[in-house]
Amino acid sequence: MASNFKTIPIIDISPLLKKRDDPNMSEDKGVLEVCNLLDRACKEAGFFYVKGHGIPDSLINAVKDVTRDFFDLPYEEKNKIKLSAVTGYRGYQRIGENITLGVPDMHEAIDCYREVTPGMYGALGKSLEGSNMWPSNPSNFKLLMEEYLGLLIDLSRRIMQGISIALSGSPNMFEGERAGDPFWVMRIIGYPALSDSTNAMKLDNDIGCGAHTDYGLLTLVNQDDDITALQVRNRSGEWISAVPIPGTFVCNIGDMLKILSNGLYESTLHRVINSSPKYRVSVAFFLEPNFDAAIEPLECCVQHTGGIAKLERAVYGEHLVRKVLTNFIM
Ligand SMILES: N=C(N)NCCCC[C@H](N)C(=O)O
Ligand SMILES: O=C(O)CCC(=O)C(=O)O
Ligand SMILES: [Fe+2]
Repeated sequence: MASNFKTIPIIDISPLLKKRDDPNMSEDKGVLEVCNLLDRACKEAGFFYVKGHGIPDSLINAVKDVTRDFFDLPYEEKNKIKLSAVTGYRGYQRIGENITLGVPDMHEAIDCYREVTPGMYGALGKSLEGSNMWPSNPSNFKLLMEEYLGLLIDLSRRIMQGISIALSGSPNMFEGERAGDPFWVMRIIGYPALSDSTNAMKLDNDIGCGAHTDYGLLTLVNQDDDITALQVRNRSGEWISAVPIPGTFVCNIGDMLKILSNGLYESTLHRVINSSPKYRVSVAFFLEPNFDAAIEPLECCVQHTGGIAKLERAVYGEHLVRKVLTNFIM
């Protein structure tokens, strides 16, 4: 359960990455220090910043630049890759199309998912079958995003190794049938400035993305510098801002890791309000379990939390599909 945190910790994960391929990594002092910090952050806030992650600033910034360039295009151009049930819920959604708690979100986005081929997960994966829709403009968009995706899949799995050591002492808890062949999601998002409501594009409300938890294991958000908009809820209900720190990712725990940890780690509520006069972009990457994984509290976590499994088993793909189908009315 989240505490009354007032700030979100910053964790330098470079000691963890340095020992990435060392079979005895979980005995390394530097690694254990990082795991301790991860453990504390996951218990207290469910949110932390990572630095020392090895992803070049130039790539982090280029990803935001092409995102801004894409959302700057006319609506007709963006809508060439329109999201629908037929595209497996991949592609572009206009402002107000995504819904949180029944209220339209004041953001536009491109949603991407790991490819699901026909029949791959049977009935479970049917609604998400498809491959990603990339815009042809900006011309380097797809290449850049795919390079970025490859690096973030690897990075997020390394952070999960640290979390695995924190929970169980072994780096391999999320290998095999839990998350050895992980699903992933990426949302490329733009939040109009509040002042836009005086222009042609009248905003219905000021909530860029309503309060929600993320669905999977671990989220890594690459957010715009200079605009404070992401807010995280602490136990007493205060909204704590995740102020941008250039060169870092904002990381947070998803629903599946909450279950696996038997509630030791929280999938913390968060929301986005862009009250600045500038358009805000962010790119959120979500590492998820195997699509067909049945997720239940890990034995070691049950032991640490009084010996009783407090959270119910969930099939990850069912959880995701249920969410996606209620995020859009179509
Ligand atoms: N894949 C993830 N985590 N997407 C997060 C989007 C949150 C908003 C969504 N309308 C909702 O209500 O969940
Ligand atoms: O834009 C952000 O900073 C966060 C977005 C988010 O929470 C999400 O897409 O799940
Ligand atoms: Fe989120």
